[in-house]
Amino acid sequence: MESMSPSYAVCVRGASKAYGSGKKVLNVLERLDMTVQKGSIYGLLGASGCGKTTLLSCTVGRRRLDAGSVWVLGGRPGEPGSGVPGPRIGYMPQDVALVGELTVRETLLYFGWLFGMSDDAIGERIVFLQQLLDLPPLNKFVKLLSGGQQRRVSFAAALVHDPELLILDEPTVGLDPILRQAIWDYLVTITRDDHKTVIITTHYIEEAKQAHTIGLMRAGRLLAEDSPSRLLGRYGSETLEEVFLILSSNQGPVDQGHDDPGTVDQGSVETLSVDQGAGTLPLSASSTEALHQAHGSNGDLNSSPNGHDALALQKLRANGKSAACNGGGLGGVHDVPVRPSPPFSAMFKGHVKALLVKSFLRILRHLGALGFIFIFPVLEVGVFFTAIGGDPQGLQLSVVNEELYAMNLTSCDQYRAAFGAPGSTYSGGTDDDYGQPVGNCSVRMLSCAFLDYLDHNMANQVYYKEREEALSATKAGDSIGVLYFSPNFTEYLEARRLYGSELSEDEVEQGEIPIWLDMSNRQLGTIMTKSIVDSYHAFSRDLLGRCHANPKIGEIPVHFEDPVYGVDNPNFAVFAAPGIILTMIFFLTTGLTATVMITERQEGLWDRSLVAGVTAWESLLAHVVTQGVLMGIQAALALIMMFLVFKVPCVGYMGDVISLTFLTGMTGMCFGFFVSVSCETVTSANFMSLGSFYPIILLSGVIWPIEGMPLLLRWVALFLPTTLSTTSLRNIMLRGWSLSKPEVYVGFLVTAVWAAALITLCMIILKYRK
Ligand SMILES: Nc1ncnc2c1ncn2[C@@H]1O[C@H](COP(=O)(O)OP(=O)(O)OP(=O)(O)O)[C@@H](O)[C@H]1O
Repeated sequence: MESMSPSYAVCVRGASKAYGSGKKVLNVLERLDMTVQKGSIYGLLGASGCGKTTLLSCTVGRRRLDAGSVWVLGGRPGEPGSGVPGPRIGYMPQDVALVGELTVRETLLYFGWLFGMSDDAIGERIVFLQQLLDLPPLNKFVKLLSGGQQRRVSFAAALVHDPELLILDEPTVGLDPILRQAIWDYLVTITRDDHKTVIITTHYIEEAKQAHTIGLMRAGRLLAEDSPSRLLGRYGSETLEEVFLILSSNQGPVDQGHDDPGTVDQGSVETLSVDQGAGTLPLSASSTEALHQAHGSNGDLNSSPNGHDALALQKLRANGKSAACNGGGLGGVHDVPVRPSPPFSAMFKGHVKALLVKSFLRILRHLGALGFIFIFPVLEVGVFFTAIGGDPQGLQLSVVNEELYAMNLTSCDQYRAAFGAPGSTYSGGTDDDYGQPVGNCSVRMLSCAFLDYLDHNMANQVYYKEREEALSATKAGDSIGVLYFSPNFTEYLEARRLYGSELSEDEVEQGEIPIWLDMSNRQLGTIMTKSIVDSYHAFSRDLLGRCHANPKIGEIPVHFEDPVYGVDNPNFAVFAAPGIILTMIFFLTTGLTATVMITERQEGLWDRSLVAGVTAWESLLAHVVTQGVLMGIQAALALIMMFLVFKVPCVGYMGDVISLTFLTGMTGMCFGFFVSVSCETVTSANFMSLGSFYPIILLSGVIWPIEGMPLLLRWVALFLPTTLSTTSLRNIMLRGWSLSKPEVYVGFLVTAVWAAALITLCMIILKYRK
């Protein structure tokens, strides 16, 4: 089996990597070889965009090569037991990759815990790093630090566990020259005295003279890899910059046919490389001890002997084969004893502790997020139950009452003032032995009597002289409808009772109340219709009762007994409440989690934590716990509002209501995680979660029963995460059914299956996503 020479810290062979596909493919690394000796500083130099960061991220195991191989500290990154990712390496990415809401001390504790360190050990390192890097005050929040201060903290985070291999992507950017020199001095010291290895990229080419080896990179390849002194000597140059220019012109132009510098004209490439395969590797001859001797104990690389004779210049091998990583003849290698990693359980505890503390502090210190978490459920439930389900008020109903006009009156008030209360009066005796009335029943102005029964809060009655005029007001939107009474309304309504079938069509019609309603607003029109019909029944019952007649004869012969479940005249809000509470919790938690991982990825914290050895599982677990607690608070607030403040009725077991609500919240959270791991940007995550909002709401039976949907859509609706749970919750709340009924437990089951499926999908995506 292929292995790596123990004298190498990092060995890259034939590395190729491209981004994109088809015409937009971008070749960033092209059969690149790189060898980093243990106990040395390796300066990786190259123009912006030449692929340095890509190479480093493949080295730390965050990206996969398309071809070629990488060995790090004797193993392949990501392989079990390699320790990479993990505490053996310290990685400082190009971006600051810290949590703005943590203080400097908390940041270093976070990374220390990730590496399995004790609080005492971290404390000691903090004191040391404070002096080395002139860290800002430890209790200052990272987001309040300057760019340079943040970079120092980021650097300290990579150093906190004193790793064997440091991979630093432009650590000195934005730092003053004195601090830069202090950092380089420190790197020289740890490589010399502690036999640590450092790979560093920098844009300050000249500062890289202090490295033991320089890798000059261009267009995805290493143009040269040697000690700075030898490079300068060979090209008779004063500066590394000059060497780079000479090598670049030797390499030839970057292929202009490609839109980036990462692709080169293959025909003109000429690469300097170290012949490791033949065992004549000058770097191996200069084992790490020799390296340090050659550079002087003070790390001054310019004092090394000119060894350019030893360097093999060779054409890039036409067959593309690269030297092996186990290049022989490496006698005298000073190998560093590997510090044992803390046991798995300690690492796991450290990871979970760090991730949980970070996530909780982040949320607690984010006032906007806290407001979102605590105010929204209260606000949304409050708004829903206050706004929905109430009867409309303040409408206008047009009345054309010819009965009044025939008496030269313009309103019922005028009639009342002149003739007393309208309606019926019974006089002239008691009922006979069979219960039949024997007296007289006189009726007066029944139109006004009926109008009194209408809900005056719901609609103001406005009198119009002409029917056309009243209709115009309704057409103009000023009125919800028109009620018309004929001049002989009272007479013919009474005649209906007394003479029934003997009346002509015209006489029957004169005893009717024609109504023209504006049904453009379905809810208003329907509520008005029901209100008028209910008012008529009440009027008719009263009228007949007063006349000692059976009040039922005035009603249609269909009688609704007390409902089997629910109440007479149910409130829409009560019908919608189960669906509303579940979809609300579902989407509140989706919103809470949908961007959480994207933000971490964009900040670089995700990558950095994974390089520190955190697994995607651990990260997801910590998020599930943190977000789960928040979701719990949201669900509790929503339920308190619904049942204690708005007194929504629930005849079933409250424990089932609470568990189903929490389960739905968990599913919403899992959906949020799914969005978070499958979308690249916050914008696309927002589109995805908002885009799913309407289909789920519309099809879950909250607004319209699914029985009213086409069959195919009904099936789709049944598989959505909140449809069956809504039915289930309605069955618990309004029917009082328990979990033993399939109509209840299926809702729980489907919701749980959704949660499990979504979290599994997240794990699969996280496993394969690089
Ligand atoms: N995820 C990605 N998808 C597509 N292209 C990418 C991606 N990451 C990097 N690139 C492109 O790959 C090329 C190399 O990028 P890389 O970050 O490795 O360069 P670099 O040498 O580190 O640059 P700099 O010194 O400016 O940091 C650039 O053209 C960059 O735009």
